[in-house]
Amino acid sequence: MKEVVVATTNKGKVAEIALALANLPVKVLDLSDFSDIPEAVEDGDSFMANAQLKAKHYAHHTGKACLADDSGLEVDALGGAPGIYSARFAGEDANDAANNQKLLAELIGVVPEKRTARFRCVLALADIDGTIMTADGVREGIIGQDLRGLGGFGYDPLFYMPEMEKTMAECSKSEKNDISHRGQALKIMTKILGEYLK
Ligand SMILES: O=P(O)(O)OP(=O)(O)OP(=O)(O)OC[C@H]1O[C@@H](n2cnc3c(O)ncnc32)[C@H](O)[C@@H]1O
Ligand SMILES: [Mg+2]
Repeated sequence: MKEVVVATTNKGKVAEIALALANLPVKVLDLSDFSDIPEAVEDGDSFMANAQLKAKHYAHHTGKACLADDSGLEVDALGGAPGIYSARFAGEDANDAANNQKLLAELIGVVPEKRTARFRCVLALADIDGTIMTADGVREGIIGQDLRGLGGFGYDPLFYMPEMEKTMAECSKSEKNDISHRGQALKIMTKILGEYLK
């Protein structure tokens, strides 16, 4: 059976991606199956550039086909920030809690109608022969006033979806995959992978 490495250091992403790939005839590995792999330097200027450079970096270091993800949150009231800097919004080694606190602090006094935002995700599949395939997705929402829900990761507890009357962190993993930016990109990528595996 062919193998593909889910090449991300983010355990939340690994879980969502592995769930979406579960029905494909492929052995799914992740970076915990390898040792001494240096972390990719994300110095691209777009989600697309970063996703591609991560996929190539990890394919080079694992010697296997790698699926990488670059994603983030764009908040309109902040001119699209944190965007590609979402992981380090509150500083170089920031964790999810610190990033969420920073986001709430930046939006103090901003009314709900002006708290519009979106998650973006670009997935890149790099084969060892240098071939790269990509897929993307976007999900609109509103930044809440407080944290709600325990599921997901990152900014999920602050990402409120009015038509669902809940935050992304109040969704189960499969529900999140049905409606999220990553889920959308994964629907396209599973088709691409299906072809690639033939
Ligand atoms: O680069 P890798 O190793 O994949 O892991 P990462 O966590 O550093 O991932 P990114 O560089 O793509 O940074 C994206 C950040 O955007 C946020 N993010 C991305 N997708 C998200 C989601 O589905 N829900 C909540 N926050 C998300 C979260 O804070 C991530 O750390
Ligand atoms: Mg990263």
